[in-house]
Amino acid sequence: MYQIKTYNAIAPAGLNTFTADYALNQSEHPDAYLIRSVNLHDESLPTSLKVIVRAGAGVNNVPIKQATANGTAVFNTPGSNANAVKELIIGLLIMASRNLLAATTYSAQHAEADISQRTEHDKTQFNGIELTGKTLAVIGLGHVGSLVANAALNLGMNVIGYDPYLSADAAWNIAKQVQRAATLPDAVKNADFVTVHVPKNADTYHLIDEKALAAMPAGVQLFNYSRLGIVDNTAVISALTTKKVAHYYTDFGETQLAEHPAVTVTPHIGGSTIEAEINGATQAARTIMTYLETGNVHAAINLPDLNVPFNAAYRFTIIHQNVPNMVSQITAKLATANLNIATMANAAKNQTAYTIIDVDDLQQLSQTDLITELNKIPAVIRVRLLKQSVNL
Ligand SMILES: NC(=O)C1=CN([C@@H]2O[C@H](COP(=O)(O)OP(=O)(O)OC[C@H]3O[C@@H](n4cnc5c(N)ncnc54)[C@H](O)[C@@H]3O)[C@@H](O)[C@H]2O)C=CC1
Ligand SMILES: O=C(O)C(=O)COP(=O)(O)O
Repeated sequence: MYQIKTYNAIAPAGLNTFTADYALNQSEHPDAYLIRSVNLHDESLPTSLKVIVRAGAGVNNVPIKQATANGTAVFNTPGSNANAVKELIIGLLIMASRNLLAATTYSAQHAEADISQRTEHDKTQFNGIELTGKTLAVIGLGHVGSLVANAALNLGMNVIGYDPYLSADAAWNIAKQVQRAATLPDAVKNADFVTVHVPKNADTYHLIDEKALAAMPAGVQLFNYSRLGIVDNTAVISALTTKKVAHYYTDFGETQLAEHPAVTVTPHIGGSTIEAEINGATQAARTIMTYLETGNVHAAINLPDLNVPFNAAYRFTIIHQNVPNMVSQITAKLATANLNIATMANAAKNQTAYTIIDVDDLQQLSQTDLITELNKIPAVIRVRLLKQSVNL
């Protein structure tokens, strides 16, 4: 029985994806964590933990280095909540352009019976603009940014995208009418609206800082539905004071933003739709089952892709440091145990490498002894021995 520990609200429909071989929240020694936004940075990861899957996009809440050192694979569920964020951004753009917040607040404050008289007089103060023909800068054109860019085009907006690390796959999803800027200042210089959809990491900390704000036209409206820290909130408050920025919308509140009249804070609801939560949880459960049962890896954060059909009786999966001479040391151990290798694959990502070796017969050797032997190789981080579940 595989043991799963869940954190946060995980959609039951996703949890139901687990087969009868999986138990939820029943063990102190989990094989897998299925999480959303819980901050794992202050926790130590148990040695039993083979995989963490973040149902959603951002993995800044996961201690990736610590997980890798523990031999724990880390995945997210790319794109599972991108449509939810896109729809929210489009909603906010409409809210921003039509003064909806001020207009509905007015109506709530003037609920008296003869309001119809005043309405026709007062409504002029809520005159809006139309999105058609306005310019939107989209910073980060991944799963969320590409959907936002395409939807904004469909509303008749001019869309300028900026993403120096755009993957070839992501590029396929972006309509050709989205103009590509070579630099951040170029992207934002004519923008009526700027929306940021990048991961939080050392490079994106304060990506939108005083300098980036200075490059925007006066009166720009800014959206941060990525993470706290990607926008320098102190710089934004100053820019709001000088009216350089007309309004700031964000999913990530903090004290200095509270009650500022030109700031609208939503409580981290970008991915909070029934559909996105089901998508993320289902994708996460599948990722956990694939990794635990086959060791195959697709799009992990800290391991290379390695996908080998599991047709043999047994499989060794070995996470190790990306240093010379590892494969020969591993195969030497198997040769000493008189094991014949059916299939072998190896790949590396940054400092970490991953080897899969399939064998048809363990020669009645003790599984624990085999794992112990492989673990003796310096630079080996984690060894697993998987058994084919289907009778061959
Ligand atoms: N508010 C919410 O509830 C949600 C927030 N998010 C946040 O949005 C982020 C983006 O989500 P996805 O689009 O799904 O991720 P993604 O990984 O598909 O796309 C991120 C894009 O940002 C680009 N990028 C990275 N560094 C950049 C830089 N310095 N300048 C410009 N572009 C850069 C990457 O090349 C990539 O194309 C997540 O990492 C997460 O922090 C995502 C989903 C929900
Ligand atoms: O997917 C993301 O990066 C999000 O920010 C969504 O977070 P959540 O799963 O709603 O806590």
